[in-house]
Amino acid sequence: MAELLTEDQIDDALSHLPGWRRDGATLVRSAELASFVQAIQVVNRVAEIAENDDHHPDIDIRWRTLVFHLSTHSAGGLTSKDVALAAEIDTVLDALAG
Ligand SMILES: C[C@H](O)[C@H](O)[C@H]1CNC2=NC(N)=NC(=O)C2=N1
Repeated sequence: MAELLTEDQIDDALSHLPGWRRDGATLVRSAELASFVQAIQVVNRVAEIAENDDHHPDIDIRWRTLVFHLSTHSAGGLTSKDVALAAEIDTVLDALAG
């Protein structure tokens, strides 16, 4: 099972993840896409990644704005899995923004 990150490790990870903030035991990022359809495309891509990694985000969908909350429920907080998933979500969002 993934180990909980220390406060220093969380701060270091956030310094490499602009766009993400910490809310207690979760990493949070919101993103506004060009349309609702594009937002759902992002959700579908992230769903594939989550299934591959067996690590799943909470996703709030409001028209074309998505809010992702990442936490490792089994560990009760933030682990390297959340940091890795945050970076993968960034890659999906960057691909659509380009
Ligand atoms: C059995 C399986 O590995 C677990 O249920 C996984 C699935 N996806 C998960 N996702 C998240 N975010 N936290 C978990 O603890 C978790 N556990």
